[in-house]
Amino acid sequence: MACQLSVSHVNSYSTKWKSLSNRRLQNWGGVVHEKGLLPQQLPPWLSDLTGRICEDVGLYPSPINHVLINEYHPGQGIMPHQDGPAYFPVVTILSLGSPAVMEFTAHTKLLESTGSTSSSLPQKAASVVLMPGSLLIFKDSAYQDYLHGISESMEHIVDRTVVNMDKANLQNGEAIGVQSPADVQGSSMLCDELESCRGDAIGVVKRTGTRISLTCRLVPKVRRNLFKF
Ligand SMILES: O=C(O)CCC(=O)C(=O)O
Ligand SMILES: [Fe+2]
Repeated sequence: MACQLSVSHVNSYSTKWKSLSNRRLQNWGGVVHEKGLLPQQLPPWLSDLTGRICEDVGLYPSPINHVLINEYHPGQGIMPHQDGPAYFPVVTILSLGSPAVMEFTAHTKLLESTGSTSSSLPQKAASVVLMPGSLLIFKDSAYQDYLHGISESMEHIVDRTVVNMDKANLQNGEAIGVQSPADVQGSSMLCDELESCRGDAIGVVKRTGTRISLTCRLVPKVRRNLFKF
């Protein structure tokens, strides 16, 4: 899916940014309560995008009605968390700007139900390199049984848990932002070489620039009136 949306376009809505301690965010689509959404129409530049995502992904029963835009400077992240019960359990995340790694870790309720301890089930079950222009989709068990987060560090390790190594575009063990098929092909050889000398780390994502992500979700229950919750 070709994406025309740019970091500078997102930044032009400067009054929408809310600063948190470890990132900034813009909330579009309305206020999410535990019992539903108090809706606000998405602007056309977002609804055009979410409409295309809905169509291409084919997993949402009705149009995406909520978008969170997160901005991370180098060293910033988002702690491991689960998205709330108000959302339909499919998340699509469009990444722009600098790459980063998202880590999925088993939720304690999964560890308990399988009788696993943290030593028998690896803490980090999977990770995904989030390249600019990529769309990450996760759902069902990945949504319900795992936490997702982005570590607050200046370098993100690329190791065997990365599920999209072919997209990481490693060069000299470093993920770089612009992908070309030739680079990706060359990088897999490099991964093998580096692996033997660096233990678990196959490569690294050096966080040199700002990353912006658009988390697109559906809140199935929409409330027109706060008092009817
Ligand atoms: O920035 C990201 O890729 C993740 C954002 C996220 O997990 C969220 O907004 O719930
Ligand atoms: Fe999340």
